This record gives sequence, C-alpha cells and structure tokens, in this order.
Amino acid sequence: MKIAVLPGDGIGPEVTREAVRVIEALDLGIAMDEALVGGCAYKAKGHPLPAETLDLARASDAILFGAVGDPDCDALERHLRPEQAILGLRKELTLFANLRPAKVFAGLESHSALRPEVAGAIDLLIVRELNGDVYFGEKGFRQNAKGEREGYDIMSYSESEVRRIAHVAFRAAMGRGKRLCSVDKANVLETSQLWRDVIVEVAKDYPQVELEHMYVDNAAMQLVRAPGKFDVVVTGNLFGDILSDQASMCVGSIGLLASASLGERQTAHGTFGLYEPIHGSAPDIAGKGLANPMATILSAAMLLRHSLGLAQAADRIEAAVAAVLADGVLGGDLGGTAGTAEIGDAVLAKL
Ligand SMILES: NC(=O)c1ccc[n+]([C@@H]2O[C@H](COP(=O)([O-])OP(=O)(O)OC[C@H]3O[C@@H](n4cnc5c(N)ncnc54)[C@H](O)[C@@H]3O)[C@@H](O)[C@H]2O)c1
Ligand SMILES: CC(C)[C@H](C(=O)O)[C@@H](O)C(=O)O
Ligand SMILES: [Mg+2]
Repeated sequence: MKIAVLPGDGIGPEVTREAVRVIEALDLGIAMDEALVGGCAYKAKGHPLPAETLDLARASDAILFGAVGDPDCDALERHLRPEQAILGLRKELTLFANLRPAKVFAGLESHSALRPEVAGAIDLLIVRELNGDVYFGEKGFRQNAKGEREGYDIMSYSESEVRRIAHVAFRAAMGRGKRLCSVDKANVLETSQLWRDVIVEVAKDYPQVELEHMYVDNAAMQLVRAPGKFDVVVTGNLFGDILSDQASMCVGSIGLLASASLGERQTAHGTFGLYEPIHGSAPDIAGKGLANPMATILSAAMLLRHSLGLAQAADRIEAAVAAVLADGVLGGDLGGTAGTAEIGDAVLAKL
C-alpha cells in the first residue's frame, strides 16, 4: 500500500505533517512518498504540477493532499498558478466525485456560527461534481463591441457528466437517510436545466430515495436556517465549492471539514482517490503553528476507508478526533489556544 503525500503551500505542510504522524502511529505498513505541488513546485521546478508529482500520484493507491496557493504566484499566467495543480490532479486522474461530509461533533454545538439547537442537527454530505462546470470550460479575455475588455468562462455540463455524479449521490443517499437534494439554478441557467433533467432520469433507478430540487440561492439560505433537514446534497463544481465552505462554519470551522475526491479506478485495496481538507493554504496564518489539522487528519481517515480498505483504522482516527474535541482541545479557529502540533499530539494520545 502506497500513499503519495503532497503537502503543498502555506499551512499545507503543517497540517499534512500531523495527518502523516497519525497514519504512522497506526503502524499499518503503508509506504508514504512525498512530492512538491503548487507554488513551491513552481518555484523549484517551474510548474505547479511537475511530471514527477503526477507520476507519483498515478503510481500510488491514494493521495494525501494539503493545500495549494501562494500570494506570490497570484500574478502568474493562469496555467502556472498553484491552484492549477489541484485542478490538474482532479482532471488528469478523473476524480469527478468530491465527498464533503459535515457533521457537528458532540460538545462543539456552541462553537457553530449558528444557534446550538440548529447546529446540533447537522449531519449532511455534499457530493460535489469535480471535473466539469464553469471551472473547465473555455475561458479568456476579449474585447466587446464597445471596445471594452471582457472576461468570460463558459459553464457547461454534458449528460454523461451529470449522470455519473448523480449515481454517486443516489448511492450515497441509499447508504444514509435516503434523501437527496439536488442544488442548481435551473430557473436561469440551461446548464442547470440539463442537470435537473438528468437527475430526474437517474432517480428512476433509485425509487427508495426521496428526491428534492432546490435553487442554489435558497439552498444557501436553508443551510443556515435548517441545516439538519439535509441528508445528501448533490451539486455542480462551483455551487459545491461555495456551499461546502458555508457548511464548514455551520459545523464550527473550516479547519474541521475533510474531503475525498474519487473516480472509478479500483486498486488492489479500494477506490483510488485524493484526500484533502476543504480549506486552502491560509497564508494569513501559515508558518505560525496555528492551523487546525483536524480536517486533514479526518481526510486521512477517509483515505484509509475508501482507498485502502482499512475501515477499522479509519474508525479509530475519527473516534480519537471526536474525543479530543470533546475534551475541549481546540485551536484558535474554534476559540481555543491549542496549536497545530498540540492538536496532533492530542489525537495521537487518543488513538
Ligand atoms: N484545495 C486547495 O488547495 C485550496 C482550497 C481553497 C483555497 N485554496 C487557495 O488557498 C489560498 C488562500 O485562500 P482563502 O484565504 O480564500 O481560503 P483559506 O481556506 O486558505 O482560508 C480562509 C480563512 O480560513 C482560515 N483557515 C483555513 N484553514 C484553516 C485551518 N486549518 N485552521 C485555522 N484556520 C483556517 C484562514 O486563516 C483564513 O482566514 C488561495 O491561494 C486559494 O486559491 C486552495
Ligand atoms: C483552490 C480551488 C481551485 C479549489 C476549488 O475551487 O475547487 C478550492 O476552493 C477547493 O474547495 O478545493
Ligand atoms: Mg473551496
């Protein structure tokens, strides 16, 4: 069993280090190889996703990813920016299904941005499409008829792209509360009308799942008003990006939300995938030992479960994280004083 570890930029290396320590402590016989990705890869090798990094990712059973993004690189041509590395990995490896679970941990109800009685009911899964949408359409700058500069990004989804993510979402709903909410903007966008039509077609294969459609603006509102009503949410790349950051604050902090990005490729042990916190490189706190590593530690648990078939080890990590949070060992993002390594030490002590 082999994991490619891609720490990346900013707090990426800090949070990834703690997740690697947790995996090592379980002594599961997993080999871990590290490579450069993002702004640090651009600075060292001239490209945010060097060929050797992609080769290592392909040759592994799973990828543990930190975060990419570096303010020094924000003025580079787009194809050289750090963010292109994560977009490139998702696309090159056909990791089209991004699972972003959001659940309130016992004892953290009062740390949510919502009232505790509202927050306490949250247990949802966002299934975000990851290979299409406005992210990957034609984009550029041009001059309009008035001679002004104009930027454009084409939004589109093909029916096969919607169908494959729909099946992932319906199957996820079957394994949970059997309720699926498809989020779109079909009142305005043809991309969303196609999305909705295909979701309705696929629903015929899953008669036990109760399907609801919701416009994204309403979904953003309902996520704050009554988040406990959601079970599985399926949505496109852009809406899923935004709603998952919002869901993180409903739970308490962006430093708590993990993710799995999966495709169809099977390895000897499970489904090949990339695992990362939903947050970014957080340049404002990078290098200070302040980042909450829980999202990355929980991503490591998802990796063990989905890609390596090690469900018991994943359960152990998740139980340790829950115990540490219940003990009140919290980082600054949750109003506490614990640093990155201190939180990692606390998880190790509970394993
Ligand atoms: N998948 C990724 O690698 C990824 C995801 C999101 C953003 N980014 C990139 O990261 C850079 C910064 O983006 P941003 O500021 O919009 O988003 P961000 O998620 O990096 O940070 C947003 C805010 O949340 C805080 N935060 C994030 N993670 C935290 C943690 N683990 N513990 C405590 N606080 C945490 C940050 O300090 C900041 O105040 C940009 O270059 C962006 O493109 C990368
Ligand atoms: C960094 C960026 C490309 C990325 C995205 O938009 O998907 C990030 O926000 C995320 O949520 O993983
Ligand atoms: Mg995001």
